[in-house]
Amino acid sequence: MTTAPISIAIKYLPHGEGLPLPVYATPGAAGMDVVAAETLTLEPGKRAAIATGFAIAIPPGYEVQVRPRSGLALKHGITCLNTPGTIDEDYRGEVKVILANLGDQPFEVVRGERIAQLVPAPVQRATLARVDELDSTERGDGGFGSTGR
Ligand SMILES: O=c1ccn([C@H]2C[C@H](O)[C@@H](COP(=O)(O)OP(=O)(O)OP(=O)(O)O)O2)c(=O)[nH]1
Ligand SMILES: [Mg+2]
Repeated sequence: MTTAPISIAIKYLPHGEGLPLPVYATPGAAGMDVVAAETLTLEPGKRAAIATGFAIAIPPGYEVQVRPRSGLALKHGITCLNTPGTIDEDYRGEVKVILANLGDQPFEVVRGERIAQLVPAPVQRATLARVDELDSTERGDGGFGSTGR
């Protein structure tokens, strides 16, 4: 069961004209697939900020996460380097997808092909309360595998 969708304004930039809107591939998809607005070759070990051709205005209290597509990751070693990418609600620039090629073959990014997915999410902000001592817990300062492999 999903909650009611929020409305995100989307504006296409001149180089994005003609591209399809990000779309949910199936009725139950969590992410809207977003396509590249440019064509380029990503060599192994390289990264690039790929144009999407649009900018968005997210309603207050939300962000949009930019996540990789598992098929590109598994078949080609292509991921979003900063996953999940964060689009702030006050950002009005072009949305870009920072792709990295962790595979061993050059990967051609093709205009119009799906490269990532967008997932809107509510933002929980916090205030920080500075203290001299934290409460004690069973875990304490154990981490990074302290409970076993
Ligand atoms: O995958 C991404 C990540 C970020 N952005 C844009 C929207 C976001 O609101 C802005 C800043 O992102 P972030 O806060 O992650 O980067 P930063 O390095 O902290 O930059 P800034 O100093 O501009 O906040 O860059 C994208 O287009 N794609
Ligand atoms: Mg930032």
